[in-house]
Amino acid sequence: MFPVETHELTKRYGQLVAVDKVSLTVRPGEVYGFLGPNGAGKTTTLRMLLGLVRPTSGTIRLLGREPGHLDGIGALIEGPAFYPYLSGRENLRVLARHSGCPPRRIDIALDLVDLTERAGDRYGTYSLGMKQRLGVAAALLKDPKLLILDEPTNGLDPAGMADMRRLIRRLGAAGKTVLLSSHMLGEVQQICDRVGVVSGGRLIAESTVAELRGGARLRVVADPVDEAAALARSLFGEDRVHVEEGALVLDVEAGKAAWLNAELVNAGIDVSELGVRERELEDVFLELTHVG
Ligand SMILES: Nc1ncnc2c1ncn2[C@@H]1O[C@H](COP(=O)(O)OP(=O)(O)OP(=O)(O)O)[C@@H](O)[C@H]1O
Repeated sequence: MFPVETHELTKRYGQLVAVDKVSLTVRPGEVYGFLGPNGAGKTTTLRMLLGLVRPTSGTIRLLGREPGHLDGIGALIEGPAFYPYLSGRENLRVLARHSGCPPRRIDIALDLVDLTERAGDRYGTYSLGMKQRLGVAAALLKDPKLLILDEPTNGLDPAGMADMRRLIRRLGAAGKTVLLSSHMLGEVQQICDRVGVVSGGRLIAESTVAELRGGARLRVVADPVDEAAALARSLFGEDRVHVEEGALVLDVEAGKAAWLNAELVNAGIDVSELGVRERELEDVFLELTHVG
């Protein structure tokens, strides 16, 4: 059973298709990044998962059940609503009483989000990062198996982002399944096991970060470059060899480097540089979404 599974999930608002046949799968224990530019349909999808928005069509299974239940699920979807004049701990106490969860969970949750020391301070005095972390603590009160976080790092300063990243990684390491949305590639790249890329309401890729990057590329500086390109094309095929800024760029695995070097040298071509070039997720994302 997958913690989250959707099949052709669709939401229309009049003529606008906000979410278009999205079929995604979040696996147990992974941190899954739902990635896309603003307006791509991320929040609408998460809201459908939580039963806050009714899908136009398609199906959802959440922890093996229809959506609408929150058993085993913690969520932070809009800025959390806390009382500014109560402390962090008192705010959680109110929520715990409401949802009938044992008071000891409050300190556990505060500890998980690193707010124990400031738990007695009024919420109104918290930084944005602390407010977000208290929101995550609230989502953790019932010790959920699955956490759904909408843009958890949005608006945070670099230190706040780093804290949130550490927290999410810790939750992942503790065996929780985390589904988070983000429009920031750098974030997703650093904390997620797998990503789903959404653009214009459609899921256009779903894979590990490494797979999405498509592995490494080889970069070769050779002279004469035309001869080197012709030889490389005969070895690897037309499509996998490009000349960029006077250098060969090859879509082949790094393990082929030594062999390629030998072939070029044997053909009398002078190789002055040969290296592995990682593709940035940013480039892949731009290629996929055709933005920029
Ligand atoms: N209640 C609504 N009525 C009409 N259109 C809506 C409604 N909610 C969302 N939309 C539209 O659906 C599209 C997807 O919005 P959504 O908020 O899901 O995107 P997002 O990827 O979460 O973006 P952001 O990061 O900006 O929140 C947008 O074009 C938005 O204007």
